[in-house]
Amino acid sequence: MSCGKPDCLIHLENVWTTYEGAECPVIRDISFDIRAGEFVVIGGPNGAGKTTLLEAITGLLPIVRGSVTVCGMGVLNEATRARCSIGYVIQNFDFHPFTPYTVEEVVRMGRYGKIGWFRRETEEDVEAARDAMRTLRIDHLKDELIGKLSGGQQQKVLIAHNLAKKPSVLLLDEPYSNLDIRTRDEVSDILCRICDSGVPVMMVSHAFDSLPDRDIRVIVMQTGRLVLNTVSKPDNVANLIRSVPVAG
Ligand SMILES: Nc1ncnc2c1ncn2[C@@H]1O[C@H](COP(=O)(O)OP(=O)(O)OP(=O)(O)O)[C@@H](O)[C@H]1O
Repeated sequence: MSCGKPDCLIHLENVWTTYEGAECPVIRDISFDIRAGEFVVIGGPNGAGKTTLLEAITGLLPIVRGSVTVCGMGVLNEATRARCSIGYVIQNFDFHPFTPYTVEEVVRMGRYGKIGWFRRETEEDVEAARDAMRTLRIDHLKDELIGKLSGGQQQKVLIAHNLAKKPSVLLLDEPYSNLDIRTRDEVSDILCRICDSGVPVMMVSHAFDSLPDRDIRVIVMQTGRLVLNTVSKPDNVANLIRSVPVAG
């Protein structure tokens, strides 16, 4: 069910999710709305269910109870259309050193969901990919093989791949994990600009030193439940997350 407000782009209503073979639900009874242009940090201890929450929003996991809608589309019953509007930068990617694709090819693959099976790439697709590479300042790497790049450079390529898609919402799982401090600041500026364009950015993170200078929605997960959902200034996010008592 959609939340009905025009600027509500992500809507979770009493969501319970599990993994195939898991004995009990991994996240339980989660509800929240994310509006256009919000910057959201999802925090909480290891194993709390943060990645699982992102995967539920992308429609990668079964929803045992409740509903998830993105841009008004149910992520399970309108999966193909909903996924076209979601950018998802995964955690712990690992490219084999001999992966036979260049940076430009990987970024252009971000357009495939929009191109579909029966249409050729157009100039617009190529330009969207180039624009994403320029935004991430990786255009000078376009002919390099992806597997030969550093972890931080690969991270930027994956973000560019998702930007090329021109998503309506952008989810990122620990996007700063491979980045040096200056690159974190650069990526933070880029994410801020994406938010300014109206696209909500939701990221799981354990690093709070490079958050953009804007209001941040802070969602804290603990043992599969949402225990805090509030708005904070960036310099108070770490304190807020730390202040949540650990479940006993
Ligand atoms: N593929 C899977 N199959 C079964 N259980 C899983 C699977 N992936 C994760 N889990 C379990 O789901 C729970 C939540 O995991 P999740 O990866 O969402 O935590 P997280 O908060 O993102 O942790 P971290 O901060 O360490 O990345 C954990 O108990 C984990 O063991």
